[in-house]
Amino acid sequence: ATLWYLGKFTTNQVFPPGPRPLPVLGNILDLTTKELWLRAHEWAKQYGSITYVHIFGQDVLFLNDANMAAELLDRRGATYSGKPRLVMVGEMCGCEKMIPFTTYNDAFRRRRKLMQMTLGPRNIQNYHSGMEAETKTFLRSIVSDPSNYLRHIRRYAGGLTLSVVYGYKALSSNDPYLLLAEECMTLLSNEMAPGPGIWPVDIFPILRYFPKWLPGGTFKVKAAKWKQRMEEFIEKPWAHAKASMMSGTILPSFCSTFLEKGHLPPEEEEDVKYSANSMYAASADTTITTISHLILAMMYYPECFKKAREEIEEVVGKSRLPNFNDRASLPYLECILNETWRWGCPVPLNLPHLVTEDDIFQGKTVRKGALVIANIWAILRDEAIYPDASTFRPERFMEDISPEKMKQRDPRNYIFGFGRRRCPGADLVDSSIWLLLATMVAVIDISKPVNSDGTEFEPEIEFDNFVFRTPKAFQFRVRMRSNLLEDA
Ligand code: HEM
Repeated sequence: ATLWYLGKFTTNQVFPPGPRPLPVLGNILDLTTKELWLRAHEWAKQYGSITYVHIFGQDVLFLNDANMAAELLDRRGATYSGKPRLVMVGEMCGCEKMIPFTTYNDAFRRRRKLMQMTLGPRNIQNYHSGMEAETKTFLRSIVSDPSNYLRHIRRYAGGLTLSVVYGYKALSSNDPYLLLAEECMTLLSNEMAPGPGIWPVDIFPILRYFPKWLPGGTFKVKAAKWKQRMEEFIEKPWAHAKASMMSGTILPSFCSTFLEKGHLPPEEEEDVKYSANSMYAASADTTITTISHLILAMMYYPECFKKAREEIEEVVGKSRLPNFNDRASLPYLECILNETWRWGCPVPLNLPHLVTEDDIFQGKTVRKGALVIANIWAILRDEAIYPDASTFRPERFMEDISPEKMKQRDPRNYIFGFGRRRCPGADLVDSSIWLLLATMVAVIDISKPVNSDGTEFEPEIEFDNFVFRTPKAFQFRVRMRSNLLEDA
């Protein structure tokens, strides 16, 4: 192993700059399991647009500015769109066909096409009524039972995706498909892929063939148990979609678009089934994180939300809820959404891409097999694009700057990832979150929590997820300000 390691680093290759590694271990001690994006941002300030680290010889590149991410992940996308092999999570626990874990091959390309076809901007209006229904259910629940707000957000995110993807309407938080998804997503985030999600078997795949009774072999027992649940997560909602197509009860959705063609050839059936499951899986944590950011922003910046409410009252009035036809007439609300996407930054270090061919960039070596991480956090706090970047300031999106600069400021260029792997749910979620924000601003107030003596206190906000910037459950106060949801 030592010879192999030395071989990797005794060439004339010139790597981009980065923190000094230890022999063999590399930069493992430079990583943190909490808010790694803060450390990566420090590196960005020190090393510039690209930072190189390695962990046990695995090259990792952090791309710290928008131009660098566009150059490598968009323009050189043919080489920068692969995915690492994940033996434990992918092969042993049954997640290898989930699109975020799938490498860049023919099946991947076919499945992306299916998703883009049904989730593109022209199809989003098919899902508007589902979004309206889920928004109202969510707001009624959060007001009546705020301490369980995370549960209500999960119900919102899962319910919306079940209807958009599988054409199925969940009737309560105890819906079996919602519960199954929640269990599997918790397994995936907390058990299978905790922290960086790397298991010893990912580094030494031979361990997979060692007997499970050997010391350390319990991962095989766990993997077999988890795989069974993940298979149910893939198969059960799909079987239900097929049955409801036969009985004519399926709602217009991703699955119905394909099932209404009749019998699907096996390859297409697999494509639809795995694309559906991937969307269901990929939408959960991201949506939960974003809605938590909306609540935090409303709590910390009441003056901005007051302005947005006044805009809604002027344009929409007080006798109905805002709807999608109002969107173009609510420019300040749009600025709030932009700023919440930017300030919240739901997936700060994107999902890793893998380089599939050796490359040279600005005279520096990028080796085949390197992991490339877009440092979205650093981009969204880049003073050259967002002056006074640490402040929550929706007005930055109304400034009198050139159209090119304003286009560059749009956080949607970054928060949904890049190039051939950019999030296929971006248009869908930008609409659903807009409606949720507009309705929240119109009907509820959110403020800081109070002690038993009625004095406000600062809630504790902690981010401990390795991938998503999800705040742990926090306290806040919520109040219904309107009766528009009563008979809606
Ligand atoms: C708040 C909401 C969301 C955010 C911030 C978000 C963000 C992201 C990001 C950063 C990626 C990685 C892109 C890359 O590798 O360059 C991604 C991938 C993905 N997202 Fe989203 N997402 C959201 C919601 C959704 C929804 C609602 C769906 C489906 C309905 C979805 C489906 C996917 C899928 C399938 C992938 C994998 C794409 C691939 O690897 O090719 N996402 N998302």
